[in-house]
Amino acid sequence: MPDTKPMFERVALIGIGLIGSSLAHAIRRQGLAGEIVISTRSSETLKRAEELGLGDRFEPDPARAVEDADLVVLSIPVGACGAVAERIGPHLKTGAILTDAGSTKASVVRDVAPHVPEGVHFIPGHPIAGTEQSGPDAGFTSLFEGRWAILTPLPGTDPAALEKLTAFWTACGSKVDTMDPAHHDRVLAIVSHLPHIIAYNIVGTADDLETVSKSEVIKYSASGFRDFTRLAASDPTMWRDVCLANREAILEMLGRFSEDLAALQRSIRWGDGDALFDLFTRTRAIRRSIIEAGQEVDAPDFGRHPEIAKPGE
Ligand SMILES: NC(=O)c1ccc[n+]([C@@H]2O[C@H](COP(=O)([O-])OP(=O)(O)OC[C@H]3O[C@@H](n4cnc5c(N)ncnc54)[C@H](O)[C@@H]3O)[C@@H](O)[C@H]2O)c1
Ligand SMILES: O=C(O)C(=O)C[C@]1(C(=O)O)C=C[C@@H](O)C=C1
Repeated sequence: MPDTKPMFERVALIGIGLIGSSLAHAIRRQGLAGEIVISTRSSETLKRAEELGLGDRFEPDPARAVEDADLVVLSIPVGACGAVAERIGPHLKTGAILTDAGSTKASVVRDVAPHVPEGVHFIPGHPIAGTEQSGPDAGFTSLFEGRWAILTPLPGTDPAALEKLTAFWTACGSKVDTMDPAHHDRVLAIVSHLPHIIAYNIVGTADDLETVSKSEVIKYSASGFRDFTRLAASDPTMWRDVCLANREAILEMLGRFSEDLAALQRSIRWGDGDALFDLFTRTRAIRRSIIEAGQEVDAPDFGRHPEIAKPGE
């Protein structure tokens, strides 16, 4: 038993997929909770979470799970947040912090805020860390290490609650930034949502070709295409909800993307080597800047190498 008091007496994790289970591992390792209570929609997933020993208590009913919890984290598809908030709202303890891990923020604020009782600190959040895997077996302790967690506090947020949630993500290994929800959604539209949409599309296109067979696509897939297939293997429910929830920003970025793609297409058709070379030089510099900024650029191969899936365990 650690001799210091945990940061939270009771943490309720609602949703125990990749993000929820990674949080459970990180909370355990850092001793951040006296008790971890887990609730999720399907009884099979809840049973699996219990088998994996991810929590101390397992509650099919989210309303019971959040009772007396000091921190409640929703790690569920963004489209489900409103209904779950409605269910748990009346059972949240005064003074509790309610947060989430959703990939979009304006929709979560819109759907969750109306159900948050006075005296509960609702601070939306988003760890910019993940893989294409999902479910309770996919989580690992180091997922958040060295990665950004973005918090999007609402006007009037209690500074002490924000400080505590910041300390929580820091203890999980993250660097923390705060941002306005709408700005978060535009930034993530270009750095995360569009890359996934492009990946889904290119893999779908390859699958639809008449002149190249599916077996040739699989047999000769070079590493560039394989990188796209990793993203395109991400959870369909999660990404359906992201596309629906962040429609405006995604359509704005897709519009820009399509214009730029048309210009690139024209350069290729007209044999404009200088234009191609200039663009490719500019984009190469972006990757170099990411590396210089100390951001991890290559996704670890966790899914295919389970032996490195749970580092430090
Ligand atoms: N996967 C990533 O790379 C990643 C990264 C950062 C944030 N996120 C966000 O975190 C959240 C969780 O993503 P994940 O990757 O852990 O997903 P996941 O599919 O691995 O897990 C989702 C969990 O939510 C539960 N769930 C689904 N619908 C529910 C409902 N209606 N009510 C209650 N529980 C429900 C499932 O049973 C499961 O336990 C999503 O909002 C996602 O946008 C994902
Ligand atoms: O690396 C991946 O596989 C991810 O999809 C992680 C990723 C991302 O786009 O970077 C996906 C969605 C998130 O909300 C945050 C992180």
